[in-house]
Amino acid sequence: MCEEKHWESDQLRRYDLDLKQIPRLRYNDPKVDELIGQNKPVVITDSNIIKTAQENWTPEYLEHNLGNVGHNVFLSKTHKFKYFDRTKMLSRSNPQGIDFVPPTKETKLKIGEFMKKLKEWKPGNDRLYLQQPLNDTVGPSLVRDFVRFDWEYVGQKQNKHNWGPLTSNLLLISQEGNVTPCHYDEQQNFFGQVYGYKRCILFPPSDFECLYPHPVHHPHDRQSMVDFDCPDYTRFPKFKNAKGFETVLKPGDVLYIPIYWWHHVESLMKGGPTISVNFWYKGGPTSLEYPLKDHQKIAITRNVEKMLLEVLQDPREVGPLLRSMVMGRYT
Ligand SMILES: CC1(C)c2ccccc2-c2ccc(C[C@@H](CC(=O)O)C(=O)C(=O)O)cc21
Ligand SMILES: [Zn+2]
Repeated sequence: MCEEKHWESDQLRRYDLDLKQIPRLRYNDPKVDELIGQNKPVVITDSNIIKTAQENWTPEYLEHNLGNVGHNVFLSKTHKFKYFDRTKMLSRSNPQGIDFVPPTKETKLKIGEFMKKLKEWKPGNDRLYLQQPLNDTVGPSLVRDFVRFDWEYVGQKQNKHNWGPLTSNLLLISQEGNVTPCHYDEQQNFFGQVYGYKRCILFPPSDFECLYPHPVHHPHDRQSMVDFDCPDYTRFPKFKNAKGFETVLKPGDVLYIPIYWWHHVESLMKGGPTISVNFWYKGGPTSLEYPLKDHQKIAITRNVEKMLLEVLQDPREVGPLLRSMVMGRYT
């Protein structure tokens, strides 16, 4: 049946990318397991995974049930919320870390204050993004909804595909139009869309060469250096070869974001605040079977960069040594 659409294409930001659609499959379709088994993204529809949240969690409900403690709220001067690792800012052996200008600030706000700032927001104000691990600090009714997620379904997937343990569930409340720029995580992710609409653009780990991640020791480790709003094709010529996949998630959808897959996430413009909850799992044990999978090569390149920094100490020597190692010999 044709699903009624609650959004228009002018609510999506425009990028110079040709994108295919991520498949949308019903939760009980055997092809879901096929794709997860191949570490490929899939939107799982009509499941009960986050049903209790989808039924109850509106901004007003969260305002009354999130508890009265301060929550982590990120502030940005732009629509982008580029993650950075604070621990990589301080190390003296990291000059890039010392003159690094953090693109976002972090503060603590009570949910009421956060919602008030959202309502009163005007262009020129900082944008806001609330991110809160779901734990016992949230109110009892949220805990009740949370324990009623379909844990049997996600547990069955976790076991069948040999994922590691669940590490966290993040509750995310985003202002309309916010963007989490393209990055990868080293965890398997069931990304649940609870309220509002989110557009997700994903790229396979094999697009590593087209997305130019920051050096591993840089605070923006795991994030792409390419600014999707204004790509620098001189510095990043292969970006035009990136082969992405996209989907617009509606309430109740759960997107499987495979470990090491790049993802850019945006809350639709003029779509109001969005609420999501993710499930992060450690990757399973990966035996070195040949040919190596793409994500295993990424893990290996990360180890090489860490080892070289370890021995060279100064990150400015890592590039020149790698270049001298391969230029004219492996190129
Ligand atoms: C941008 C923000 C709030 C942030 C700031 C500072 C440190 C961490 C994070 C962080 C981590 C995860 C997300 C959720 C999601 C992206 C999205 O839904 O926007 C995503 O990438 C994932 O589920 O893997 C969002 C954030
Ligand atoms: Zn992520």
